[in-house]
Amino acid sequence: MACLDNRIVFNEQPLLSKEQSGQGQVIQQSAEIMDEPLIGAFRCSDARSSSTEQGCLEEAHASAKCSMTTGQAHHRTDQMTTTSSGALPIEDWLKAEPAHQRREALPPPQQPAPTAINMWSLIKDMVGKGELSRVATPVQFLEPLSELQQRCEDMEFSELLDQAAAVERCSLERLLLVTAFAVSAYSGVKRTCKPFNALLGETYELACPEKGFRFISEKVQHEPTTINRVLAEGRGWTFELEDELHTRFTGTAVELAPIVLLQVAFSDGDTYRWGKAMTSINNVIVGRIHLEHKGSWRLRGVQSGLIACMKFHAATMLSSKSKLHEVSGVVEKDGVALKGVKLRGKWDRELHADLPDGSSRLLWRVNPPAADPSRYCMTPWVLRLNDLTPQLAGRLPHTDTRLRPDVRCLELGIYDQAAVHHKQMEEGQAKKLARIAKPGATHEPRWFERVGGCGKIGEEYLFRYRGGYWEACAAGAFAAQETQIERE
Ligand SMILES: CC(C)CCC[C@@H](C)[C@H]1CC[C@H]2[C@@H]3CC=C4C[C@@H](O)CC[C@]4(C)[C@H]3CC[C@]12C
Repeated sequence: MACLDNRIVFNEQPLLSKEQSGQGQVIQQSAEIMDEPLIGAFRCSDARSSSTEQGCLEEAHASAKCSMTTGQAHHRTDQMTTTSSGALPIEDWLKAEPAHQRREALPPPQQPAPTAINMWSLIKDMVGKGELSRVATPVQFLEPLSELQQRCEDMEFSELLDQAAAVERCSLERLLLVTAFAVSAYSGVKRTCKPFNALLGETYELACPEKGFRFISEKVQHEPTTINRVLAEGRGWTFELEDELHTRFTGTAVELAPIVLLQVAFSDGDTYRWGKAMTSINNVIVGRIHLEHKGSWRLRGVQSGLIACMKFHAATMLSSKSKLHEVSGVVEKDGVALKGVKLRGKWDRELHADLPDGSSRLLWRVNPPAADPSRYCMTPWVLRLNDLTPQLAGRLPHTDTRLRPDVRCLELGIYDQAAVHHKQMEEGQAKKLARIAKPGATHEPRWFERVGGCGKIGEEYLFRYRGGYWEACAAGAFAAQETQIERE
């Protein structure tokens, strides 16, 4: 096995200078975002250093090696076909991308869990800031995932979009299936740890050939507000998300008001757009933390004019337990509700549709939980998000969340190192932010480009995919960056 496949490199300097990157624009641009360390200043190659990082990385290597012995195919970039324009359409990509092995549990922690600290110490920082993703958080409150990976949780039920792509354009059925997909996005997050704040320029990809889609995301803006951008492509559909998360502390709860633009566009030219409900994190100071989504939101078929008007019901003091997490909805066209069509269910469990002919149909149901939810309560889907297989380690860009040492150490239960790395990375980030705040300096996201001017999410997307990520990946461009640093 070539050692490249086992190597994990955390950038500490520009991986490629512009002059060095005679390999096309793709690499040239990735060099630009790396002029400030995004990811903590250490590097680990096959050479075993005596540093403490070694432990965590060896563990990653060990898990990487064991999945290698299963004889899985490598990333077969040579078999990928690209069109004359150099683009790698999803269908071609799916043919060449090997399936990834899934793990069933997180590795056992290497250190005893740190003692809990007071939640108030966290909240008081948040009160003035208005954005949860700006608060420096001690690792005790964190789970080993970044915000970007948390966005990818929404893709668990991507089959609903495949089903929707297969039915008639602008039909009621398609609207219902997309609505079920939108509701399913709420089901996963019942955990009450905070994901790591994404760093400016951080990316996260998920290649999911088994389910037939690929996902890429990037934190694209820090000022005036924090914005994450997502693009997922499947067979016959693309899903996009751009979000800003505003927070408010009410005294007992933290309320999240996401400004989110979500869209699914089918290849037959039919698009759907929606926003998100409020989320309130209750009992943050005393009692048991629990999440509640509440309020109304609409999912609009742009071409069909059909609108699903959904409502998450907030539990009141009087409401019975059976009403907890309830969601209901109707479908409207031109302001008039369609007769006999109703949506009902629970956001953490299932969604049914009552249809005009009197029948009822189950649109979506949650997957069973993991066999052992003891560490961070992750579901099988969520468990895979931070998994670093050898194929991945050899080909990911150095900006990918999976290569963050703080997240990795937390996952391995090396809590003291996680804290040290986390602090370093936050300091690195603060430096970078100070630098780009200077007049004339800006940050250009790598995979998305700014198309809107005001810096706030509105009716249209502020950022648009530049293209080229999967093509660069297939051409081995990210692996080439690692080779480069190794030679220095
Ligand atoms: C209160 C603070 C200190 C700790 C809370 C930690 C947990 C409960 C918070 C931190 C980040 C939060 C997530 C941030 C963003 C979203 C997107 C939104 O559309 C649905 C809720 C969801 C998925 C939140 C669920 C609750 C969440 C996971």
